[in-house]
Amino acid sequence: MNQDTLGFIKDSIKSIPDYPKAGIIFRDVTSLVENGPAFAATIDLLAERFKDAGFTKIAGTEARGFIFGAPLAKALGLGFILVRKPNKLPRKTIEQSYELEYGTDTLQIHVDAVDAGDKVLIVDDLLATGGTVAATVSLIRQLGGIVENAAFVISLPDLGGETVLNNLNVNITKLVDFDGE
Ligand SMILES: O=P(O)(O)OC[C@H]1O[C@H](OP(=O)(O)OP(=O)(O)O)[C@H](O)[C@@H]1O
Ligand SMILES: Nc1ncnc2[nH]cnc12
Repeated sequence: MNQDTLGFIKDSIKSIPDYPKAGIIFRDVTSLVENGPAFAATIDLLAERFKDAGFTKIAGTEARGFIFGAPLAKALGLGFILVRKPNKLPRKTIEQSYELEYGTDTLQIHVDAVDAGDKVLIVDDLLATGGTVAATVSLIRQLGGIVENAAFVISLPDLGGETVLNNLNVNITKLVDFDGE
């Protein structure tokens, strides 16, 4: 990937110390999305990376995964699966609870959103501990989907999520790293 473009994307992400709790540096993707050229470059890079990869669906996790997953699905001509926080999806769901950097939460998916054998790419804004994406992998696999890849705009490698995904046999695509900066 083009290093100038990746640097431009990284520079558009603001870092907020002690949010939402003391000791957390919040990597704020809203400043990237508010920057039109940076947002477009992000989606274009992901679309170029995955255009011939043979996925049948994209899945994104509420809320920030929707921001990147839905336009990527549109760019690739694929359907988009919404993995949501509890009590937001109207049809029959399954759910999975998980821990993240600053709390615990639960995710749900419609049981009919995945067809057996679907090759699903998971998209989220950021990989930290990996709890969110591990729950999403579990939900899709429980429904018979094949998950071998996940894509993130940001990774925080110090928090261990990359190891979690390696242990689940999921390949990682990431645009920007923040290592203890
Ligand atoms: O790798 P993890 O430790 O699981 O952390 C990463 C997740 O945390 C953030 O979502 P958050 O749960 O804050 O929800 P939001 O997207 O609704 O803001 C982020 O958008 C990822 O989904
Ligand atoms: N440090 C962080 N910045 C932004 N989003 C996050 N989600 C989990 N950890 C985060």
